[in-house]
Amino acid sequence: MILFPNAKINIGLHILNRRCDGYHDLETVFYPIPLHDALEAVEATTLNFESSGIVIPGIAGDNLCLKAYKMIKKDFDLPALSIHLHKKIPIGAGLGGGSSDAAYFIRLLNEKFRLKLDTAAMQDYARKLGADCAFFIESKPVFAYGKGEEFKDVSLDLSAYSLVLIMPPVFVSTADAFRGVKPRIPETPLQELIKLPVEQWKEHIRNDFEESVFRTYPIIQGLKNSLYDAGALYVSMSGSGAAVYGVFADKPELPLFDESYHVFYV
Ligand SMILES: C[C@@](CO)(OP(=O)(O)O)[C@H](O)COP(=O)(O)OP(=O)(O)OC[C@H]1O[C@@H](n2ccc(N)nc2=O)[C@H](O)[C@@H]1O
Ligand SMILES: Nc1ncnc2c1ncn2[C@@H]1O[C@H](COP(=O)(O)OP(=O)(O)O)[C@@H](O)[C@H]1O
Repeated sequence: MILFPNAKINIGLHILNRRCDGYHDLETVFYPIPLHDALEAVEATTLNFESSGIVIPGIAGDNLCLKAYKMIKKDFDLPALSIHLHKKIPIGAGLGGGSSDAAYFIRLLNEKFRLKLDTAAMQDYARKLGADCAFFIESKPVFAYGKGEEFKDVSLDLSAYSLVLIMPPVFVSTADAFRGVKPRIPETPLQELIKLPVEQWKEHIRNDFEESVFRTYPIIQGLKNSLYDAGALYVSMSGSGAAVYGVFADKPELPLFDESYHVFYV
């Protein structure tokens, strides 16, 4: 069986406070985008994991797909699998690629072995693997709160716009990015701001990671500026970075980026 885990962008991100468990309460809108990895599993005599495409930092044994398999195997009688992940979603990007792979692996196991897990049960498993992992069980636009693993429906459809996503040659660690931010309660909750027309987002919707991440990596700020120069209605870094997206009324004429930048029209 083969599934195609998708990426997400964050539209607005407020970091509200630091919790006793070291995590942060936040509010954000997760919006799925059609940029995908490919994840395949077939029955085998021994458990095996390999990947192709973008090189994943760290050791293969720590891959979130294997963590998902081992977690579900504690509760269900699963056979050994040969797992192949083709990686296209940039890493250290704020696009949730690793979390998406893990969530889709839970979905794959559920479907392939008829585990009869409903959405809520799969989300409970996913939450154990990462704060934004549960989002990818349904992968529909949501307002997320708590650690980023509690959801409310949000009515948001950007299909009339042209979305451009650019990954600069920088890797931002999510844990490091949190260390750079001073939490604060916003004047207006994101759940209200997201109802504004896209043309007004520039003035009102912010990502709290940008200030400190831009200070450390000024090229991300430069990238944001160049998308506004190209006529974007709204530009933001996604999550803790480093990817930046622009929302345009029509497909834009972009400046030429160095080949170390990866540009996706999504
Ligand atoms: C903060 C977001 C916003 O989208 O960043 P991105 O990963 O997308 O950039 C995500 O929710 C991240 O989700 P995820 O990447 O699954 O986070 P985890 O693996 O659970 O946590 C990585 C590290 O980030 C910090 N962390 C994460 C989430 C949170 N609400 N508070 C935190 O302080 C913790 O230091 C944790 O050790
Ligand atoms: N399947 C996976 N894909 C990408 N990264 C993974 C995966 N499994 C584990 N990781 C680890 O997760 C980290 C980045 O995760 P990712 O979700 O891509 O980050 P971000 O959401 O910030 O872009 C990397 O350090 C990587 O080693």
